[in-house]
Amino acid sequence: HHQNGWHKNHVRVAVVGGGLVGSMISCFLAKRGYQVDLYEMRNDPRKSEHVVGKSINLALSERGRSALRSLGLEKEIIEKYSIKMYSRMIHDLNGRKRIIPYGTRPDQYILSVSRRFLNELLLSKAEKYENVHIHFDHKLLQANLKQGHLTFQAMIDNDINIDDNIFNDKHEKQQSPHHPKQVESYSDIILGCDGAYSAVRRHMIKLLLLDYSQKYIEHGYLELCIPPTKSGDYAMEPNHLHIWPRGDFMMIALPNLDRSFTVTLFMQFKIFEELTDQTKLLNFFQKYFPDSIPLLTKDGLIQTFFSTKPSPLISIKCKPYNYEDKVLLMGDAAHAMVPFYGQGMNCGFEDCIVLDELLDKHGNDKLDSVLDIFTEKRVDNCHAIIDLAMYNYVEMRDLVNKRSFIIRKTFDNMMHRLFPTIWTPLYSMVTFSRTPYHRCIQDKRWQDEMIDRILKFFLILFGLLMFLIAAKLFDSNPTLKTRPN
Ligand SMILES: Cc1cc2nc3c(=O)[nH]c(=O)nc-3n(C[C@H](O)[C@H](O)[C@H](O)COP(=O)(O)OP(=O)(O)OC[C@H]3O[C@@H](n4cnc5c(N)ncnc54)[C@H](O)[C@@H]3O)c2cc1C
Ligand SMILES: COc1ccc2c(c1)CN(c1nc(C(=O)N(C)c3cc(Cl)c(F)cc3C(=O)O)c(Cl)s1)C2
Repeated sequence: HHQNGWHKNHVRVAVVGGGLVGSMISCFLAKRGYQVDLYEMRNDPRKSEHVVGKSINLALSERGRSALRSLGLEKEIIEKYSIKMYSRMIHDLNGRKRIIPYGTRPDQYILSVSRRFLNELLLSKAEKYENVHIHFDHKLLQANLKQGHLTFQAMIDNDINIDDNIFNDKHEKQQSPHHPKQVESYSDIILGCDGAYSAVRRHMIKLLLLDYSQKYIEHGYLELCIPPTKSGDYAMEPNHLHIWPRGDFMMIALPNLDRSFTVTLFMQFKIFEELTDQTKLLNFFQKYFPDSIPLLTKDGLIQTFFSTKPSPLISIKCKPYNYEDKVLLMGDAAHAMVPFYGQGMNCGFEDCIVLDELLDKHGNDKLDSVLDIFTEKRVDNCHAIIDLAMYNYVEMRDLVNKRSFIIRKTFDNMMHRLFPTIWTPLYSMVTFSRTPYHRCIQDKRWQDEMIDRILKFFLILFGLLMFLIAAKLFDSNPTLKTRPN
């Protein structure tokens, strides 16, 4: 059978997890003619209604854009489905707002994009390929990774569901509606794209010496919404990443296409637990985020705050990302990081480029033999961005408050203007280039060292100067010479 290149690859790939990375990698592999079965435990997001102001957004930057570019999706996202953020807008305690640009060039902006839109766009793109089958409402229960055998709990609705999997009888027996049943599948390669709490990773841990470490941080997050004004306009300047840095906690707001902002409040769980009623909540916001109250509206703030629980934030490192030539972890399943660099999705999308480049280099049908190389190329870089994000979290208290942060940013921008080729501020290497993450950290160390040396040099120079002036004064002032008798 030679229709659209299936003859190239009889290799069947099962992608577990139809989130941002699972839906993206399905597109890349479908393009190469692989037979892809994508299993997603939730129902098809494109079928549920859009709740206004419930949009969760993310910062998309170069690494993620580069992956979308290879799928031909970048242009429409930039032009129609995202908002450019050219700078941070920092809201300090007395309502004053400072702007710190992301870069000196006009093309140095980041994009605010809706997570759900991106996921639906990638699912629709994947679904267009004949060699891709998406199975929603399929939750991975069991996996025999050696055999490539997966067992899903499938919420089958009551019409006859012809499961296209050749290992099953062609027609499911007539089932009562929404009766959970088990569906088996066999594949040659399994991609674990099932997020930070990955079931595929859980099964891998039993199979091989997988180094694994995780860390929950004390902070949780909760999403709030700044609706458009009565006249339907943005309530704040839209082309900025708004930040309310308050030491131990902070708020971040990104703009949405519907002219609302999605606000993320980061705070220790113990502080969330102290805000037990409306008065305490409003007093807290009056004290720490006074300018945000009219924007969030009191009712909206109260309603949202008490109807959602704060979610935890976890950081996960593991190694290797593959099990022989059979299983590969990608995205948060491989490297979950705290969001304080806005790189999680960008990093997961970059995983897809790395895998795609390996198939370019080693051969289209060599997916099974490049899994080891993927781990080699990716682990150090992903561990580096995981560390960078955690470093930012720790620094967050002063990230945009401490004098030294402002001095450092100003100094960085000055050095970047003076020596643009050798001095690129760390966050702009991470955000505006595809410099391997671990090289960004090396450059950061080098830059920190340089700064220390320059500072030491000036301190010594200053000391020397002081000494010379003192000596000069001493010589020219005889009274200083007399010895006390
Ligand atoms: C508050 C916050 C802010 C963030 N901001 C940014 C940002 O600004 N920029 C950025 O780049 N990143 C950001 N991130 C990180 C980003 O959200 C993640 O890195 C990204 O979603 C990872 O994508 P993924 O596909 O690997 O995992 P997920 O998006 O978690 O997708 C996993 C999918 O697998 C499915 N699944 C899970 N278990 C199973 C199972 N057993 N069987 C079948 N399916 C299953 C889930 O339903 C889900 O659809 C942020 C994260 C948080 C929490
Ligand atoms: C939707 O929820 C979220 C939650 C957190 C983030 C994002 C979206 C997007 N984020 C980005 N962070 C950077 C960055 O490099 N740094 C150092 C920053 C880190 C922090 Cl914590 C911050 F507040 C500002 C900057 C900044 O520089 O603007 C970008 Cl560049 S984008 C963090």
